[in-house]
Amino acid sequence: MVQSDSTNGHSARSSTHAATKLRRTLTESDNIIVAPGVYDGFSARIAQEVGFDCIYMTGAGTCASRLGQPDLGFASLNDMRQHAEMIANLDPTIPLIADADTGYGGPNMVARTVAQYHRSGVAGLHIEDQILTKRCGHLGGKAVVDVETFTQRIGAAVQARNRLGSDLVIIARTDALQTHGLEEAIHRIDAAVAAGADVAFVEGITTAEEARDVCQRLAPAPVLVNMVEHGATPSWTPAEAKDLGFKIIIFPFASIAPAYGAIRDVFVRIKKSGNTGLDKEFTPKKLFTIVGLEEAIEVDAQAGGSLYSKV
Ligand SMILES: C[C@](O)(C(=O)O)[C@H](CC(=O)O)C(=O)O
Repeated sequence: MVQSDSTNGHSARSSTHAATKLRRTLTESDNIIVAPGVYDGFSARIAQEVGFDCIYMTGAGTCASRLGQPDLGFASLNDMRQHAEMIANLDPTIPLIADADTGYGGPNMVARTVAQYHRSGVAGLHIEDQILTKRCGHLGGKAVVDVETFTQRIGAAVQARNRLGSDLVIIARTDALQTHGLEEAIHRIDAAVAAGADVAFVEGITTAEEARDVCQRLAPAPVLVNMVEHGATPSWTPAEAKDLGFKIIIFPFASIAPAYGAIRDVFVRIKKSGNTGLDKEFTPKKLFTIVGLEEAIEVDAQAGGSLYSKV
């Protein structure tokens, strides 16, 4: 598989470490894992700059940024895998949890998805029980497959992971809370954990009581909470989420939502006044520094070059 240019040639070795690192943090640490959502290479670099230990590749943000489409199952395995590979390899030491939607088909396709995510350097992925024409978990009118089909998806994912000797963390997500209620959602996650899932993800939890109940009933399985602001779930900080019993918190819209506001403001300004009003400090060099200029200069210099001595 072709690796991203920005790996500098060390991705395959370090990506294995990222999955192992995520797995160890899950089992050996009391801390909650905080993963801001990134939707492209630039937002991923900013998460690295700020110093997160884990990042989350949002499928909704990938659909929006890569395809310009809503989160309705437009993204194929290839779209998602390529995007995940590029992000995971910007800094292969930082575990990337990536959305894998429904797994993109039956057991064989799920197994293929797992193998490709593993080879791409992804540390964890979530697979859900929505029908293939899925939608964002915080929209109304969702539909889910039956529990047997869901369990087969998770079983196929776990078996593929084991065949590869990979540490990839398999997160089982159910969207059944909205359509079938809490008991069915718990039943589905129990079945997924019995099939070997490492982490539980009940999408669209609506109250703190429900959250506590979910975490207690699914224990000892670690539970992920999806902190999509202004969706079905109330907003909790990582400390509050930890107190409710969660082990991983993702913030899928943490980069794409502010990007929208910031980009739109500047576009409107150009339309109205003819200038961008951009911050003077945001020079071309500043942009390239955010996305790895120093690293590129060093690689060239270490190889005996001086291509960038005057940048
Ligand atoms: C977590 C999620 O799968 C994502 O793609 O980031 C989405 C987020 C969203 O669209 O609100 C989901 O919750 O389905």
